[in-house]
Amino acid sequence: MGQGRRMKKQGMPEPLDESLVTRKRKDAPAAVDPERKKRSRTAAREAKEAKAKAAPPKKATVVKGPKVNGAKTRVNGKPAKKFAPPPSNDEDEVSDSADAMEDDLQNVNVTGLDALGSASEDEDEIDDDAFDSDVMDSDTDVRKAMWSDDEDDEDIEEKLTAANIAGLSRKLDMQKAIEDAEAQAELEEGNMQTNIAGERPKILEDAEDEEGRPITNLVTQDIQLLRTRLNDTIRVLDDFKNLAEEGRSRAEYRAQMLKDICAYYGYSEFLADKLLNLFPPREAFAFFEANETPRPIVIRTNTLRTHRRDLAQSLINRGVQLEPVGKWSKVGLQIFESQVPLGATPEYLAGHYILQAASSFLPVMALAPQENERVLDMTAAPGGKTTHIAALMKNTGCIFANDANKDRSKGLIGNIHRLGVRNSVVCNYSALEFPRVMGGFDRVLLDAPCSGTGVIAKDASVKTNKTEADFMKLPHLQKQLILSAIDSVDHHSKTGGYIVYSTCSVTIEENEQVVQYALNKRPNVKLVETGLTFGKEGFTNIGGKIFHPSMKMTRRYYPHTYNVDGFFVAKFKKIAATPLNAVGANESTKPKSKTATNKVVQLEVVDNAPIREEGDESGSDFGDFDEEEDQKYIERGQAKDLRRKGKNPKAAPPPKGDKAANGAESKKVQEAKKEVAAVNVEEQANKKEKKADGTKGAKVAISNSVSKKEKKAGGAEVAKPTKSNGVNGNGGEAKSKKERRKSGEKKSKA
Ligand SMILES: C[S@@+](CC[C@H](N)C(=O)[O-])C[C@H]1O[C@@H](n2cnc3c(N)ncnc32)[C@H](O)[C@@H]1O
Repeated sequence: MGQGRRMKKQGMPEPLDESLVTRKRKDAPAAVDPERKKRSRTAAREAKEAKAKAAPPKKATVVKGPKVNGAKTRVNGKPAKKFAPPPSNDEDEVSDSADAMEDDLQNVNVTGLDALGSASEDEDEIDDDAFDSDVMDSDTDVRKAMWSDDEDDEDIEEKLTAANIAGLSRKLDMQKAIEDAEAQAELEEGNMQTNIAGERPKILEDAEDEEGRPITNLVTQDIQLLRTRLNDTIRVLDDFKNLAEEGRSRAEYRAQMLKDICAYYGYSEFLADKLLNLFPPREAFAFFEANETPRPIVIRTNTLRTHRRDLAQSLINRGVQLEPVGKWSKVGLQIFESQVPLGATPEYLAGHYILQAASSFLPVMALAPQENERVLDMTAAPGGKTTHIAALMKNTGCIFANDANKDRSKGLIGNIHRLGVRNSVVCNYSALEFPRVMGGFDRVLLDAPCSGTGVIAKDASVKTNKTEADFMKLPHLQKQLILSAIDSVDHHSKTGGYIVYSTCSVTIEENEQVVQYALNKRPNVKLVETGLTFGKEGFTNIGGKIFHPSMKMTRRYYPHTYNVDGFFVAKFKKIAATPLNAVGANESTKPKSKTATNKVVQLEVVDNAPIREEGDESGSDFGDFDEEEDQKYIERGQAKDLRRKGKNPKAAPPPKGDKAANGAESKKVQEAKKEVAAVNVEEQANKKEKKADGTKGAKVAISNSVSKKEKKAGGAEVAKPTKSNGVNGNGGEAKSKKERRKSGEKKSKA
């Protein structure tokens, strides 16, 4: 099967196709034009007949050369070992007769196949690929490339049976013919109805339809006219200078387009406007159009239980037509047709695969969990990504699979068991409670709850049920969650220190804005490359909003560009501990009220530090005691104190770092001040003692007792207190706190 004959793959970029935007809306009753249908079918038949004439029938039946006729096939010079029984679509069935074709076409479920077809394929390509034996060889190469390097090419060649390939091929032929015919009919129709090319289309000004009704009041029954006007409006917006009516602004055309999109596709004006703003007009049209057709069915091979090639073979034997999802995934299989319910095959029940949208693979691929790591999946149910993570970790290390929804968590547990995941702990907290519940993870995945604007093809209710309030509440939650995710990661992790944020939404509010918020509130993280081989760059500048240039490293996925669900993926690297007083740091660690699971949050202090081996001195975000760092703060505090008291005006002022960092010090500085105060009290006491008994008091490291050398250096250096002076460098005490408190008391009494 040549490239040109292959159904539209998921993943890699393809150019925006005009026929995508001219394809008729399938479910609009008014759009069903019997005359057009007839034309389509005739055109399809003609196309097929022309193709049949162009190639000898015998060749056409040996569609797949090396891959079909197993007994005669040689793969890489070796005879093929094993093939499945020949398919039902034998020579007779792949008949070129026009009648048979017409029957086939009538039986084809256009809606189901729609998403699978590549509207960009052209007829020449089909002919060449299908009937030229040279191209068959190149096709073999293509196919080899499709099955990724984890698999033995020869085996794969053998295992891609005739049943699968011939069936696929026939389906693709029909689908292609239908689409071409539809596109042609659409074009003809458009030409008849639309203003003649080159003329300025009359869109905005009191236009009337044939019955004299003003076109601006078109209702859904006028679906064809709506579509025509949409096409015209886009044409004008594409070439405004030449096609716009005089005195009309772009805004007027855009407003008309918005109205028509709402009427044609059934969106609320609010959401249509939001989505329209994401793209240039023509691309927006393609996006709305792509939302009208389902994405291909995809399964993910569970590599904890099987290999993709073995799974493919088993399913092919059951009459499933499939193909690897694309070069970018080693585990995905795209299903074209199945004789059996995919959620009930023995392979499914044995946990050899999970039904999972292709774009859902992406966040986990970006997370790239390593063996033996500790990973947190903050919002895990129903577990598509958790089980993928487990497979990549080969069931080693530990995954904490959390979800706030108890019912959904049951599905998560079910999937974990079915897929044989043994390295996971399921928990049921609000993710906002992390890292209070637990922290110090090597990697955290936050596949955030979202509006679902990327999956409208799956859930059309999104078109109307999302309000302005949703686009305030959801981003607010997402922002809180992302801070929790960041704070739950151990920046000292030797293998990780990464956070992946993803949504199945395409709005700016839920994606770039959330990421920007995280960058603003957590200067201790930075965006890094996702490692994903395709995807559009995140926006750095859109609708007057400017984001950090590194936002380019985030990735956006759309149904109309990659034939996958709309998705967003961002990957962060945590480079330092979260400052203690950073926004949200306290909220995410402090209990607020009752948790989502109705557990009363306990108020005791929780040590979130990751469990460490003894002798492991590396710090954590959660209260590790860093002697060296603290000493600096103590010294700064002491110096400040001395200046304040006028004892040493030259004492070095504390450095002016960023606000957050200075804020972070404040607690420790306060402690340091207390220490200094205690030392001062002691000093007073010593002086008194000195006077009293005439003996030398202990040397206290304050300005009036520093050495000459220290004075020369500006007095900033404060000698490290020694045991002899009653204070050690760590804040540890030779003279006990109790004693100091006593002397403090003495002072206050005095
Ligand atoms: C997009 S879905 C996750 C899908 C999942 N990652 C997968 O691949 O199967 C979002 C999940 O977030 C959960 N959720 C919503 N709010 C939450 C919160 N505050 N804490 C934890 N989970 C939450 C929902 O119950 C839902 O299961």
